Amino acid sequence: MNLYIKGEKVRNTTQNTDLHQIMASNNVLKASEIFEGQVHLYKHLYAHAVDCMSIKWMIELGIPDIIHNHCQPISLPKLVSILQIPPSKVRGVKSLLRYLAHNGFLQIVRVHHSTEENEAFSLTPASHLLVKGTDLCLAPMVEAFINPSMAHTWSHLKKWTYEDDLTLYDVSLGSNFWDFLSKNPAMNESFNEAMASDSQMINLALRGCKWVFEGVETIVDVGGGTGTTAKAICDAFPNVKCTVFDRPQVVEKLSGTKNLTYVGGDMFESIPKADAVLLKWILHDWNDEDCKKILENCKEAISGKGERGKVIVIEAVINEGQDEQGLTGVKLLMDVQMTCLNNGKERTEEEWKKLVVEAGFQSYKISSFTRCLSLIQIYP
Ligand SMILES: C[S@@+](CC[C@H](N)C(=O)[O-])C[C@H]1O[C@@H](n2cnc3c(N)ncnc32)[C@H](O)[C@@H]1O
Repeated sequence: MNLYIKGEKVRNTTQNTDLHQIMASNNVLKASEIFEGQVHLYKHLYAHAVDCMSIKWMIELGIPDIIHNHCQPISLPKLVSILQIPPSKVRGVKSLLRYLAHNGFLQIVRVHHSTEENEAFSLTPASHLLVKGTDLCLAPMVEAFINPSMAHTWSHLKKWTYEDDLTLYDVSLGSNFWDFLSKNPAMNESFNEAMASDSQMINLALRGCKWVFEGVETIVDVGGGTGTTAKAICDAFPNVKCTVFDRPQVVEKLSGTKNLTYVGGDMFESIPKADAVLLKWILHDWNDEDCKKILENCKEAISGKGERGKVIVIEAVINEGQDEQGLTGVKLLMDVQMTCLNNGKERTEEEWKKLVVEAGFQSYKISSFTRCLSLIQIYP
């Protein structure tokens, strides 16, 4: 084996010990550390495409639906026969399924048929969320975010770094994200469906925090999309009147019900009046200056409601010291997304506190909501 350090050939060696000594004498890493580094690098390098695309593939082939409808773990031959996979691709399908199992999207179980024992695949909590037609299906999130124009955006990171105030969306799409959606109806629909699918989780979380809505008679869901969260609130609290307030392009074709109304407008101009304003996944899209403006408009919207008035924010709170590493990883990934794509950010509790105070509010209270998101009540 030829060994090069800083581009110069040092010697031929086949022995790890030689390599180790050479590295040590040049004051660089130990061989074991180098090999570990290579594993780490390749893991992330190959995962770049395969981690996301294998999930997309799984949804496109309807594998979660097939396993769900099979009502028991499914063997590879059975799955191959349902999907009519050509023999030449069976080995590739097996490879993808094994990797999806490695990543927690499938579980490999042993099933017994008379004297035979075979492998079969079952769903995990993560892939249960990809079964279509259920109340909690996140497939639209995958479809919207693994869209070629969205995925392509990240190849502009270097250009973004030197483009002063421009966001990654500005650099790659030629406009901010909301203007891009306004001009691309298909993407607009796909994004709204993705947001709606995420908001279905609200139903589950609302059960644990009914007290938050006690005494609230009217609520406006600012940036409420197509109204999934508002509908969940209306179902859980039939006496609450909800207004979904969003960009005109999002709400113009939607019709309300007895206690649900859609209003189009711009939250930077004014927000309809209510006892409470809800902001779910809104403030992380914006920088502190923009957030202050939105929060000031929220304060105006609840003014005159006395003690009943409040703003309910549903967002992540970065808590590196206390959250377990996997959860922190997701929040940091969301922060990279928000920071680069929109010039927004995910915030720590300190950052939330500063924002709330600077927007003119007196106090706030953070409670747990879903695993990723907290519920922050802000009082004038
Ligand atoms: C990240 S999405 C969140 C949607 C929804 N709250 C949810 O969690 O499912 C942000 C929402 O803000 C809306 N939005 C963006 N700019 C807005 C503006 N200036 N005024 C009102 N809504 C706006 C978008 O149309 C979008 O529906």
